[in-house]
Amino acid sequence: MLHPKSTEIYFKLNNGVNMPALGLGTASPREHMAETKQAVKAAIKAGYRHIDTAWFYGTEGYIGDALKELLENGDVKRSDLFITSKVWPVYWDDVDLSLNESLKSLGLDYVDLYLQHWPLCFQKIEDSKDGVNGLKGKPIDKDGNALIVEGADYLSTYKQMEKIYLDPKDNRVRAIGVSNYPVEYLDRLLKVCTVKPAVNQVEMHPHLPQFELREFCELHDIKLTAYSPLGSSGAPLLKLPLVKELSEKYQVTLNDVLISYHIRKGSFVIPRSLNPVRLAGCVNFVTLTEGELDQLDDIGRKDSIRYIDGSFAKTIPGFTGGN
Ligand SMILES: NC(=O)C1=CN([C@@H]2O[C@H](COP(=O)(O)OP(=O)(O)OC[C@H]3O[C@@H](n4cnc5c(N)ncnc54)[C@H](OP(=O)(O)O)[C@@H]3O)[C@@H](O)[C@H]2O)C=CC1
Ligand SMILES: O=C1O[C@H](CO)[C@@H](O)[C@@H]1O
Repeated sequence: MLHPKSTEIYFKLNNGVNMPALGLGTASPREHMAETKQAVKAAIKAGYRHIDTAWFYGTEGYIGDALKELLENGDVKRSDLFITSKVWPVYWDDVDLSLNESLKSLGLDYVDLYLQHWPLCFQKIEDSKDGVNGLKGKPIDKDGNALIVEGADYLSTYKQMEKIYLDPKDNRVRAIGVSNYPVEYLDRLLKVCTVKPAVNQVEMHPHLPQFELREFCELHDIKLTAYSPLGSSGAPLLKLPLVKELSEKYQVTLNDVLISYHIRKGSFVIPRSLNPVRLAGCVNFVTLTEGELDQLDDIGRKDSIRYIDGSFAKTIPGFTGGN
């Protein structure tokens, strides 16, 4: 069966920038971070043009190494690539510094999309052993509660991003957005922002279809990007019987079904894999029917599961578990 390529589908952001629907996730496990370089090269070879990363992942240097080789060899042009990075909550008050660190590691002079990673303001706790650039990435107390800076406002991070985006002399970001913003937080942001976020990157998959957030974002012309589309490490969602049934019907991989589910709904999707065979095996797009999308959504209607960070993010409404 011949299928269109997911790698060739683009959606336009609310500022007119075109963004590839399928991107490579790069939150690689610490012990495998160095493999991110070959994964990026394999992904580009397989047709991907969009790479999702973040200061927090510690993989920007490896991505930078891969991009350097690809660009120098003429395998791809910078203008054909779409690179997303994010500012982590320990740098809630210094977006400029975080962005510069990311650009330096990536070896780039701009990113295509820059996101506020979480609407949180973390305390800066030194951790030279396990930290990211010497800072504890997820500062929590003994009960697992995030160590938040008293009185700090997560909107101040977005305001710094706006300033960078709006400065005509500053070309470091082509679009800005947010991540892990529930409806209440977006609503608050929209009341005060000058630049509407182009994207909200959130966990989304058949066990977490994000109905309310999708409706709100569609209404306000904010695109959703689905993270952890396979259910994160171990890829548990590949075991869903309906996903198997659809992969057999359309003669595509299980990954293709879970990826097409988002693209078919008009969302970006950023699955991760360090395996070149798997990377090449998830670029076929299938036009799932409305009925099939609804059946997949039904999984989350009946049994809502959140795989990522419910614990440290429990101060944010909607992050207390699967909903
Ligand atoms: N904004 C945010 O707060 C967040 C953003 N993200 C972004 O989203 C990306 C994707 O989410 P992530 O949580 O990483 O996980 P995914 O849901 O993409 O799942 C990744 C896991 O699936 C495995 N996998 C892929 N294909 C198969 C297969 N066919 N069979 C078996 N295992 C498979 C991969 O292993 P292998 O490498 O061996 O193929 C990897 O362990 C991240 O990498 C990051 O870029 C993620 C979390 C939070
Ligand atoms: O983006 C992210 O990736 C990590 C690990 O999945 C998560 O904590 C963070 O939000």
